[in-house]
Amino acid sequence: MDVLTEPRKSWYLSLVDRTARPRYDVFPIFANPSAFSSLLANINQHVEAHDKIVAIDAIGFVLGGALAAGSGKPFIPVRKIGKLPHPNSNLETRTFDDWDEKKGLEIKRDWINKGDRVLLVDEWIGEGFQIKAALDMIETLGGTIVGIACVYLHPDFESSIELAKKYKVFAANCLVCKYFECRCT
Ligand SMILES: O=P(O)(O)OC[C@H]1O[C@H](OP(=O)(O)OP(=O)(O)O)[C@H](O)[C@@H]1O
Ligand SMILES: Nc1ncnc2[nH]cnc12
Repeated sequence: MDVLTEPRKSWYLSLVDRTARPRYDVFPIFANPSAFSSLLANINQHVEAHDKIVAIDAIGFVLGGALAAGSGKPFIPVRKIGKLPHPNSNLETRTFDDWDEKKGLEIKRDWINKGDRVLLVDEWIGEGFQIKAALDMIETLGGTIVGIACVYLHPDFESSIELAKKYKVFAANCLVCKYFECRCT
């Protein structure tokens, strides 16, 4: 099954440019107002009540920013390491190996309060390195993840199944319906 073109999946996935290298290009969805608004509507239809939207640098900001502006919820960034203009003592940081590359993400500690209900957003979840780093930081700071929203959750990785078992995941490619009750349209 090709999750990007299979007809019962969200129609706008067919706009993803799969000829792009080294990564597929999801920007055609954002460039098409009808596609982008359908994606946002699908996410809003499926997520539980939340207090904050946390999104991952960089393309996750496009999706998370639009969701936050539409819902009136605070937008909180998880930035690539070294980019937040605050002293290290105010930052929660996670580093990880993304294949042969060392990477890191950071969030400002006082942006998450104990008990905050958080919707975590990124545009793409592959091996899950970045989303797991963000989840760990948010939960360490006392936030509760009420949902994860993305355009694409890789269907073949064990980490995707683990995520979908533990959290309510909205993925436009509807991976979860292969294993669980479908939460997508
Ligand atoms: O699940 P993973 O294997 O961790 O990969 C997914 C991540 O990779 C990309 O981020 P990246 O920082 O590479 O690119 P960007 O700056 O273009 O968003 C993408 O935006 C996800 O955040
Ligand atoms: N846009 C993308 N296409 C393919 N693999 C990816 N991994 C992270 N982002 C990706």
